[in-house]
This record gives sequence, C-alpha cells and structure tokens, in this order.
Amino acid sequence: MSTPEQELLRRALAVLTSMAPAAIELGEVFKAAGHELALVGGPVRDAFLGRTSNDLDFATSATPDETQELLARWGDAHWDIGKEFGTIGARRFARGTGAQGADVVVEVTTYRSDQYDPASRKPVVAFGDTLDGDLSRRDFTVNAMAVRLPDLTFVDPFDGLTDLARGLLRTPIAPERSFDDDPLRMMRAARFAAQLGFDVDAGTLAAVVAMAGRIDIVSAERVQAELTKLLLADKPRKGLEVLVDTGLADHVLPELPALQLEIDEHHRHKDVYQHSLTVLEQAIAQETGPDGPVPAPDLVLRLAALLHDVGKPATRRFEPGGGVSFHHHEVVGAKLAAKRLKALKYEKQVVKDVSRLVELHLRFHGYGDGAWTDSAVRRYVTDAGPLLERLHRLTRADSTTRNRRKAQRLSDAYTDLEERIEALRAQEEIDAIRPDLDGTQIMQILGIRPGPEVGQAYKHLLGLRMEHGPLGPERAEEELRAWWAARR
Ligand SMILES: Nc1ncnc2c1ncn2[C@@H]1O[C@H](COP(=O)(O)OP(=O)(O)OP(=O)(O)O)[C@@H](O)[C@H]1O
Repeated sequence: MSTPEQELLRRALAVLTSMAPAAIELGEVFKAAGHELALVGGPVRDAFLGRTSNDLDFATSATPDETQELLARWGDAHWDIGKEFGTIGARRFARGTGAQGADVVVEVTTYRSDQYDPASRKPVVAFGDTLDGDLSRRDFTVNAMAVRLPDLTFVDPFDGLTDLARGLLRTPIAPERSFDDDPLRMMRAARFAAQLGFDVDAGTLAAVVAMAGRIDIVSAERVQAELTKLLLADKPRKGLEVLVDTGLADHVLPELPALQLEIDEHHRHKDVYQHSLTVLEQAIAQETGPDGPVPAPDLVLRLAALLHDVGKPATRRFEPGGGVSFHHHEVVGAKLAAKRLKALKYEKQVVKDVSRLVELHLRFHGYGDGAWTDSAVRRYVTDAGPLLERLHRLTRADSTTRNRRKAQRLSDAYTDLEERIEALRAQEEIDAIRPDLDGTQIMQILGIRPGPEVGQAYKHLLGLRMEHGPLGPERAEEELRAWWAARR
C-alpha cells in the first residue's frame, strides 16, 4: 500500500528524471561555483501531476550578475529583461531526440524576500538568502515546492504535496497577509482552480471574499493575463465560479455576475449565467485545430461565448401578456463586451472580434425553416467575414435546451444554413463580395472623375450584387447607367 503522496512522489520522480539531464547539468554548474540551485514553481507542481515541461523555473542563492555569468556558459541564447527582479533567462537549443529533442528554456531567479511596503501598498523587490524564504512568498503551497539540484532533494516546507494530493489551493502564509502583499493572487486562485481543477481551501476562499475589492489596485494587464489563462484552461467553469462566488468578478468582470439575475425564458436553465457557462463549455467542445481534431484554445470564441448574452440585463422587458423579451440585447451586449474588454486592455483585434460575434450571435435565429433568400445568406457570410467559422461554432454552442427535439431542430437548421453557404460558394464568390465593376470601370462608363459619386455608384452595384449575385459586366453596366440616369 502506498499513500497518495507516495504515489505522487513516485510519479514526479519519473517525470523529473525525464527532464532532468539539462536541469542536473545546470545544478552542477551552480554547485561548482558554490551556489544553490533548485527547480521551483510550475514545473515541480506539474511533475507531480505527471506533466513534463521544457520550460523550467529555478531559484538560486547566486546574485543576478553571478547567474548571468553562469548561464552564459550553459545556454545558446540569453535574456536579462527581468534582471531588476532577479531573473536571467536562457534557451538551450535541442540536442538529440526524445525529451532532449526540444529546446529547453530556463529562467533562474535569485532568492526573493520581498517585503510589503504599507506606504506604497506594494511589495518591494528584495533578495534573500534562503530557499525556504523564497518559497514562503509564493502564491500557493502547491507552487511552493522545490527540488534541489543536482541531487534532486525534494523541499516542501508548507506541505504542498498534501494539498496537491487533496486538490487544494492554500496560501503558504496567512491568506490575508498574502493577498495584502499581492491581491493578484486572488485572481490566480481562480486561474489555478480552472487549470488544475482544484478547490480553494476554505480559509483562503474566505479571505478572497473579504478582500475581493483589493483587486482594484492591480493593473488591468495583470488581471487580464490571469483571466486569459483561466479562460484558456480545458475546464474554465470552476475558475469562473470562484470569480463570481467570491465577488472578485464584481470588480473584474461585473457583466458576468449580473447575468445571475436573469431568468432565461427560452431555455429551461436556471438563469442566463448558467446558460452562458454552458455555452462556453459547448463552444470549447467545438474547437478544433486547423489540422483536425487537436483542440486549439480559441480566446476570441471563448470570450464571445461567455459574453454573448451580457446585453440581457439591460434590455429585459416583462411583456404585458406575460413573458420576457430582450430586444436588441445583441447590439447592447456587443457594446458592453467591447467596453469591458477594452478596460481589461485586450488587444484591439480581440475586442473587435468578440464584440462582432456577440452582435451576430442571434442572426441565425432569423433563418427559421430555411426560408432565407440567397441574399440573406450572402449578407450573413459578408457580415461575419473572417469570423464565419467562429460564428458557426458560437451559434451551435448557444443551444442549451434540454428538449432534445428542439435541440435537433436547431442543429439541423444550422447544418442546412452551412450547406446553403457551401452551395452558394460553389456557384459564386461569396467570401469577399465586390461589385461587378470597380471604381475605374465606373468612372470610364459614366465619364466622370474621382469623387463621391464613384463611391455612391460602387455602393449601388454592391447592393445589387448582394441582392442578386453576380450580374456580369453587361448587366452591371446597364444597371449603372440606369442608376445614373435616374439620379440626374
Ligand atoms: N503573484 C505571485 N505571487 C506569488 N507567487 C507567484 C506570483 N506569480 C508567480 N508566482 C510564483 O512563480 C511561479 C511561476 O509563476 P507563473 O505565473 O509562471 O505560473 P506557472 O505555475 O509557472 O504557470 P504558467 O507558466 O502556466 O503561467 C508560480 O508557480 C509561483 O510559485
């Protein structure tokens, strides 16, 4: 019989041995120079979860200058952008095959002993002398384990292994002090809950609830980075529930808890919040890589799935005859989503794409029983543009009815729409629809110079192309002349 911890240790040892050659070699380099070196953080935790990594974090007793000198002899490429925080990085290009067939990236950080400065309400970077001291300022016990090198001694001052075996996120020091030092750790609890499927320990969770408002002093960029990692996890629901249940979401993504108030009249779900989490999960199930079934996490799709109904609270109307409506919630939602993502400092393109998907997520429901004209299909494809594939996924994911027949009907209707798109695509260009005549041809035919009329003519021909499909140059010329004559 072996305890879960022993079982984990055995597994970790196998993983560590497989990634050890490069790490052990580095340990020997540091030892020869009289310094301590230990593998820390994510790679140690992941080794216990049976996952190898070629991205290794180390802590050392050496100063940043000493580390830089030692790494110069080990790696093939180096960087020191984190030197101010004690971190020097290096990459060793792949040698050999198998586990050694990939590049190894290392970041070595001088032992830290940051102290919280009550005046600036920020931790001040300081270097320390012990590994235990360094581990004590880490976020969670499962991230505060280390393996000394080159001898592979396991160091676990906060009993992280027990927490790992139980699937618990707990701060090594009192959570109130830890979150005071760096409130971002509260977001990180939600992120690791999503990534690892772990629960947040009761005391740690209570501290998040009590201190949620402190997240406001953290920069939007840092919050965004954690939210993104949370959303890109295989199963983000748990992390999102931590955000909402603790009140953190009221500060970083208030549109999400606001959905809890809404009763969804279309689907028999408790509320729009639960519906949104399910749509996110279903959208994730729809993700495939460009080369087939390898899942490729798609941030834009996931954000759109999570936020697609955020316009509902503001547009809810109770109708006189009973029932509820959310007219134009997609338009309102698109604006709210864009505003929130901008505040979180997401890149412009992400903001634009998510907002557009939110705006278009209902469009398909006008499709009914296949009664769309070719013109409506062209407009759907044109309005979605490069987001068409994602819109397909989002729209399919947005069906959470438990009524199987209704679900099947919706799915069949969407398949029908996709087939209509394919059929039209086989007949004509629909992915980048342009009028039959370009600006130069318009000017030639009408004998006019560049000016607003050319644009108006172009728009008129584009409208006809959308409505009727390709006209051909002759009919396009006739239509152009008729339009010109009518407006004179
Ligand atoms: N804000 C923080 N407060 C305390 N410790 C932190 C903080 N950020 C990082 N750490 C420590 O540094 C390690 C590396 O952080 P990082 O954010 O890279 O996480 P990770 O576990 O390596 O996962 P990933 O590389 O996927 O982000 C963590 O395991 C943790 O020990």
